[in-house]
Amino acid sequence: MPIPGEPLPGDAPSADPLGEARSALAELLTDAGRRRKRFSPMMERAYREHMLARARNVMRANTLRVAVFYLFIGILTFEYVKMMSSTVTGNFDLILWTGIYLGGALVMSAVTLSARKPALHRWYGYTVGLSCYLGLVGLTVTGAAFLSPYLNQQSTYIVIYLYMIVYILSTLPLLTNIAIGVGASLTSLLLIHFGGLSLDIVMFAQYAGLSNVMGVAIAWMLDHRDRQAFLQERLLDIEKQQLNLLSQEMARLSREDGLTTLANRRYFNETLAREWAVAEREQQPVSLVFVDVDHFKPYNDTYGHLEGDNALRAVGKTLKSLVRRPSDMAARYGGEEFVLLLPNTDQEGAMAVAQEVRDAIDALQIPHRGSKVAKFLSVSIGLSTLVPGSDNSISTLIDQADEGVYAAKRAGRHRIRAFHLLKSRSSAHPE
Ligand SMILES: Nc1nc2c(ncn2[C@@H]2O[C@H](COP(=O)(O)OP(=O)(O)OP(=O)(O)O)[C@@H](O)[C@H]2O)c(=O)[nH]1
Repeated sequence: MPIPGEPLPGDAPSADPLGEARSALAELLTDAGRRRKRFSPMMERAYREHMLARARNVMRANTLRVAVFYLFIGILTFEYVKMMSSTVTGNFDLILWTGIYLGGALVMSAVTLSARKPALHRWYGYTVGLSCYLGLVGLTVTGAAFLSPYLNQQSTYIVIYLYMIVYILSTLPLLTNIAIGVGASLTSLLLIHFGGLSLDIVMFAQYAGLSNVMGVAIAWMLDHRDRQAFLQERLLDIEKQQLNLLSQEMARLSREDGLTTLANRRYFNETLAREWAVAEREQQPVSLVFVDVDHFKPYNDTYGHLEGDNALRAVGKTLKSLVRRPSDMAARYGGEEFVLLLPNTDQEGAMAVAQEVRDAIDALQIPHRGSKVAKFLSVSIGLSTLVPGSDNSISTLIDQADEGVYAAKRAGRHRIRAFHLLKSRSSAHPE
């Protein structure tokens, strides 16, 4: 089964990678029993990094609380050890306690430091692992070294807590936790044995063995829950990405003409209004070039509607290739009518573009048997240019360009008419 983000070698790129990733995650989520085995190596790494980052954040956010708690425990146990050890064991137990306490402080400082310093983040897992191991061995061995039998017993309880902390809070992989827990138990046993310390082996087997068993069981359940939460988070991320893509796609579709992929009329109107406002502020000309395909009804009748669609696509593609300035726009205005919006362009500039359009459409040489003006598909073009002012508006500009198209049609089609030249009846393109 494909795992998100991990294509197999030689795989063709997927048409919908997000959809596939989503299905794969959903499948993992419902496949609770075998989930652990089915995390891919890449996903396993992501999960581990996620867990370590979470642990570092928790540690960073709680540094002060942990320090205060440790200080409080220190004062409390100091008094306790002093009370228990004074009569029988003199200063030895107190010195031992101080060693354990300072050792613990050192270990916790190392963990805190690696959580807080970004440069040390990648060492966080190792620091925690080593701290857990040293903490367990150190506390077990020094616990056995207390002369006072009370302290001996009390330290056993603390070791049990420490086992739980290792298994529950370390956020290390389950197998690493087992290695630390069992390894620390065996190391402690060897050190106690060869160090000549006294140890009730049955009691040790009970508390160390049971702590490991309990720890593994709890850690396994927590790991199971964390993996589920991790998958759900990733699923949400993917759904968010899908929604973003969908809304981008919707926005694109709402601006685009489906047949030619040019801007549609609505988007053209919006853009024209924006450019008109800019031109009004800057007192710059705005030009429109209306392009209407000649005798298109006969074209459809002769070649069929599908061929008609292809011809419109070809015209659209040509127009798109002719608008080169970033602020220029080619749009489909209606059926076989197109428009070019040319901000900051005067009459001469618009006329040059219109001539390019006419020539480019002629160069397509799309056969048109039904046309009465040419052997190939041709266009009639009307253009107008205005500097926005109090005596004109956007609709004046559109009407004038439209009038240019009608004039071109009336004059025999396959030609250009500029509105400002209409009164003198002269054509910018003498045909
Ligand atoms: N294939 C196709 N035809 C379309 C589309 N939109 C509009 N038309 C056709 O374009 C034709 C336009 O016809 P008319 O408005 O009479 O214009 P004309 O035949 O080009 O005549 P003149 O513009 O006067 O040269 C109609 O037959 C419409 O059905 C389209 O998306 N695809």
